[in-house]
Amino acid sequence: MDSSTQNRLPNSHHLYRSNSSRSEAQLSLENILQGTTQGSVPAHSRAILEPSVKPRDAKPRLLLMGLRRSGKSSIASVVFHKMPPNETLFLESTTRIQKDSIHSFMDFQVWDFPGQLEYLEPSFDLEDIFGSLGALVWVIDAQDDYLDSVARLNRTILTVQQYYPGINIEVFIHKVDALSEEYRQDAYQDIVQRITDELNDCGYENAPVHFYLTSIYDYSVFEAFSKVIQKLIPNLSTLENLITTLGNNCGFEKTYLFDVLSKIYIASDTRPVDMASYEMCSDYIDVIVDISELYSWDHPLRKAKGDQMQEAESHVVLHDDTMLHLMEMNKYLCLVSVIRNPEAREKKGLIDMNCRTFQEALNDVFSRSWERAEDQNS
Ligand SMILES: Nc1nc2c(ncn2[C@@H]2O[C@H](COP(=O)(O)OP(=O)(O)OP(=O)(O)O)[C@@H](O)[C@H]2O)c(=O)[nH]1
Repeated sequence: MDSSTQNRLPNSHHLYRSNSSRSEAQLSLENILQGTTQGSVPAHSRAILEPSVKPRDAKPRLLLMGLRRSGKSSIASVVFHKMPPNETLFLESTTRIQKDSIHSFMDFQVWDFPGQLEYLEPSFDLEDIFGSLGALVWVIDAQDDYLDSVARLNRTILTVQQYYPGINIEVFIHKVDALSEEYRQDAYQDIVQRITDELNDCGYENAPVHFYLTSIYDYSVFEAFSKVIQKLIPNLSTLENLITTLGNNCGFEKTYLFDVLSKIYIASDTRPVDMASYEMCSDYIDVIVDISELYSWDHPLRKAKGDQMQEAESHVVLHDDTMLHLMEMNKYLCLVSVIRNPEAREKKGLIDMNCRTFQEALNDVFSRSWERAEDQNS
């Protein structure tokens, strides 16, 4: 494997931090344990809930729900806390709603619900739970008997959509690592069928429900979370168009814009995503993070938006002549591209120049949305 890392790499130190320094890291996670929210709105008044008036600083919220031991805390820990999958074996059952504030390229919250919580009981305030909802992620343990979970999900959707129509429901058919390919597909078809049939029967057609096969033991859960988060990004189509234009001009086969610490990709070009290229790019970030931590220096000028300091950049050519190219975009994001076209590989100057132009456009897009958010909050 021929590898070269350009001399600007040391600047990347801040971008690629270790878990141990994550307390002050870009993707700092405030792990706040809070009690369950109890009845500030009486049950009878729920029927006349005004359209959700969100507090100005409300951040989009991802709710992780499902039956006990379905794998909710494991997903949150692996994706947002870098916990090795094997260590989730020792996670204790969640007893109270666990709220994480994620500060990254955009701020959002992840709420991990205890499986046994009866949130549809009248004593719970639906507005408190579903009010500033970005997405409801429902986790089904595919290794277990899933009928109860499917029934409860249907009940939840039918209740919630009356007050919050159009809510995104993301169903993770989880723990599929131990299932044969055939069983996986059967379980998938069966679950999709049961949910859509039930919702259709109740008159809720074309419900915004999406299904993913996931496991914490491979990249599928990151891929699924990428899709979930992407729906919360207001400028997604602009980003996708910019990445597609960049890819066309540079001859990239596939390009991902990654959140460095979670390794969720927040946007990609419009060509189909293939897991192999996603895994390769994700692994390459790990390599650069490790090298940066070992040899780089603390750069005081790093920032989240606006004009950036000189970016970290690196490329590597693999045994099959595939080139991976990585460039730091800002404090939180980096762009990783797969290049297979031999002519495109030779044009490093063009790649650098176009990536830098993309970086400016990207930071412009993000600065504007941040400024808009700040204006709204002031
Ligand atoms: N094989 C496999 N096991 C998993 C996967 N995800 C989670 N688990 C295991 O499932 C068990 C339960 O996981 P938790 O994350 O604690 O489940 P939970 O839904 O948060 O449970 P409660 O807090 O009780 O609601 C743990 O032993 C995990 O290691 C997966 O993708 N594959």
